[in-house]
Amino acid sequence: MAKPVSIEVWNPNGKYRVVSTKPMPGTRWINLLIEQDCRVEICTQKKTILSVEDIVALIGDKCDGVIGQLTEDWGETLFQALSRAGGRAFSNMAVGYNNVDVNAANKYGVAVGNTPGVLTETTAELAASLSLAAARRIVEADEFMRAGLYDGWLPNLFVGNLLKGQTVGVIGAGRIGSAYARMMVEGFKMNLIYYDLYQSTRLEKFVTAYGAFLKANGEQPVTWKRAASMDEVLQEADVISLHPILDKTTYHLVNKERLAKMKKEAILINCSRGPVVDEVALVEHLKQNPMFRVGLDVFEDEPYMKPGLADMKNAVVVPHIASASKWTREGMATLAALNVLGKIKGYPVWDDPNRVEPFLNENARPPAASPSIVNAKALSLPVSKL
Ligand SMILES: NC(=O)C1=CN([C@@H]2O[C@H](COP(=O)(O)OP(=O)(O)OC[C@H]3O[C@@H](n4cnc5c(N)ncnc54)[C@H](O)[C@@H]3O)[C@@H](O)[C@H]2O)C=CC1
Ligand SMILES: O=C(O)C(=O)CO
Repeated sequence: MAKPVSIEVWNPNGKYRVVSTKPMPGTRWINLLIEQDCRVEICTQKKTILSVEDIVALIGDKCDGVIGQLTEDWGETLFQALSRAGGRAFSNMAVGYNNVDVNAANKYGVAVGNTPGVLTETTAELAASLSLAAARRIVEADEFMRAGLYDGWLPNLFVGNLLKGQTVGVIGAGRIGSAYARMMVEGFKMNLIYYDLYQSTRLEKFVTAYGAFLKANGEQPVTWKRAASMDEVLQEADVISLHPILDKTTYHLVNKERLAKMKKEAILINCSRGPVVDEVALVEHLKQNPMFRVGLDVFEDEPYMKPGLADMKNAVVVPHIASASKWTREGMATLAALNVLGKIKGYPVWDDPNRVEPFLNENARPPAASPSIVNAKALSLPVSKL
């Protein structure tokens, strides 16, 4: 028998019961739900990661929709429980949905939402921050200052890498990977090499045009190359940032053999999902190659780090905060709530998940649609032509 969970209730007489497994930033998402006759229940349990059992208890006997988090295991048990409670709507408050078994959701006819776009630039900015922190050894230098070890300028003190003119490698040049590439190319005049299953024509056009602009102004132009293989990126790039989705094809994409292909002084950034990198192999590589650096926002067994990682001076580690700006997190909450609301109200699915701005305008009513439902096709949900 699951333990009772603590909840905060908004609009107790609302017709539709929507549960959020966590308090989320802002109030717009709550207001949008209660304006449409939803009773909103927010789990306030002081426990970071809820178990499946906790969430089954939250769902209870009658539940129309759930907004959940990437830390939760949304599989057969939860979709069955939600379906039994009459619910047909779930949304992750995240763009990544590797924690969700979409086939199980399809089986129970539950729509699965995610939150693309609103976090693209924020996540790319954190990847860029980690790239700089690793290249210029900012965390090591900060610790040195605070320890009272600085006794004067020295020619060899915390010498790092200059980014300008070097090559940035992007693996997974989708929304976030492309935004990161643009930042590094435009901001630091790096050349680009990328690997993706699909061609990123917009990104290529951007680098071509920026290169032409630099040339016209008497500066060294930047260049781009679409690599035929991931290994080509690993061998050629000085800074490599990982931005693919996590699935069977990207699990341990960066392993011992691939780490060995990278330059000895390369920088590896991971703001995608921890299991994209074999973290045990990474710790060993960091030990063997002190000039190799990493910037990690995500870890294989979150919230834990593999043994030895925390001791590595050539690693910058932050706790999965890449999308953590106020505007973005409030926007993610809004998109997640609107995904669930749209399904409850029988609205169609928005036709372009790469263009969700109309849902984020606080001064206007959002479109009557679910912004992003990943299994819309499998469930034959109508698509909006608004
Ligand atoms: N650290 C954090 O807080 C955040 C992490 N993320 C992660 O970033 C991921 C990417 O997000 P978006 O850019 O919005 O998604 P997206 O779908 O626009 O981009 C993913 C790209 O990866 C490519 N890809 C898929 N399999 C690949 C493979 N085997 N090799 C190379 N490329 C491959 C796809 O073709 C696509 O272009 C999310 O799925 C999520 O896991 C997203 C937001 C915040
Ligand atoms: O959105 C995601 O996928 C995250 O990891 C958190 O923003």
